[in-house]
Amino acid sequence: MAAINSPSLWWKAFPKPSDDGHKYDRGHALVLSGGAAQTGGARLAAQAALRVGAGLVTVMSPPSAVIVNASHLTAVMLRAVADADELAAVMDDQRITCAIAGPALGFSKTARAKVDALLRCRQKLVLDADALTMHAEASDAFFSKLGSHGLAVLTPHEGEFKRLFPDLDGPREARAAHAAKRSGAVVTLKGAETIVASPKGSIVRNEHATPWLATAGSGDVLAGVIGGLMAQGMEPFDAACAGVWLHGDAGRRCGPALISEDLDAGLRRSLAALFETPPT
Ligand SMILES: NC(=O)C1=CN([C@@H]2O[C@H](COP(=O)(O)OP(=O)(O)OC[C@H]3O[C@@H](n4cnc5c(N)ncnc54)[C@H](OP(=O)(O)O)[C@@H]3O)[C@@H](O)[C@H]2O)[C@@H](O)CC1
Ligand SMILES: Nc1ncnc2c1ncn2[C@@H]1O[C@H](COP(=O)(O)OP(=O)(O)O)[C@@H](O)[C@H]1O
Repeated sequence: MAAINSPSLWWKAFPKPSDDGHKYDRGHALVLSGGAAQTGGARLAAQAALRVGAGLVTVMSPPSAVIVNASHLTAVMLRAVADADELAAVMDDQRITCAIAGPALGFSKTARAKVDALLRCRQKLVLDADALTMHAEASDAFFSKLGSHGLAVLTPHEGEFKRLFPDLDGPREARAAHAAKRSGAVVTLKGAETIVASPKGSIVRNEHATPWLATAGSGDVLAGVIGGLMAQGMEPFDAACAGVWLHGDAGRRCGPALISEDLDAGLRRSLAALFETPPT
């Protein structure tokens, strides 16, 4: 039986900046960018990770897309990374605490190799969108890597879920629970209601959202929120529950006609309200 998502479930574990802390104490999140014509999804995720409190966020861009990304980024940092070996070398820095891959990443050989390199690292991961779909043909090998990794959150919408778990049908809660057990990752099955399931059997249902969130890039923002929380030390299941609730709350605060860029201001208001009146 699923618990209903609310801040009382995860507030204790929610990252709070310490009085004498510095930015590296708040974690460093990386976000993989797609090619020059596919960069928006990564930037939406990166901005969300920074907004939710990660101390540093860097977009890892193919060299061909650096100029496009550079012309749109300010507080979020940017680094060119040509291939999986270069990415693995960056990930050797243990101050990097989370990586987010999938939003508008594409399916090139290099993009696939970069995701594979992330799966071999020890840092927490959020895998969304193309980083899920690219494993549809060889899902067992993917699940085996996820199981060994042990610190990943998957954020599929129904279409992506069906590609990875084509044999699972029935109620959404049961499907998400099965998928989490099979993959060894926390599964966040997105939709009007979002289900968060852990490999150990915890399950949370989120109703705190708005249909105005059904807009291009909104899921990319969610991936960034979850990754930004994990970058600050939150465990994958707590971060997924908190991220889904905050994303829904930000959407509600934006209200009618929201587009994904607006969620940044919505998240700021949601966080201000949470810190002003913390749940008891
Ligand atoms: N600004 C940017 O840079 C943005 C970049 N983006 C990037 O674009 C890439 C493609 O992502 P995508 O999700 O649009 O396409 P795709 O993977 O083909 O899946 C869509 C198909 O799945 C199905 N479907 C079933 N249920 C569904 C559901 N609940 N929600 C959604 N779909 C559902 C449905 O098929 P149908 O059921 O109609 O047959 C539908 O046709 C990806 O990299 C993403 O990050 C976007 O985030 C936008 C902003
Ligand atoms: N009808 C709805 N009511 C509430 N939330 C929704 C609704 N439709 C979609 N969402 C939320 O919006 C987000 C959409 O994510 P996704 O489908 O990945 O979009 P994109 O790929 O464009 O970023 C998810 O967090 C999902 O839960």
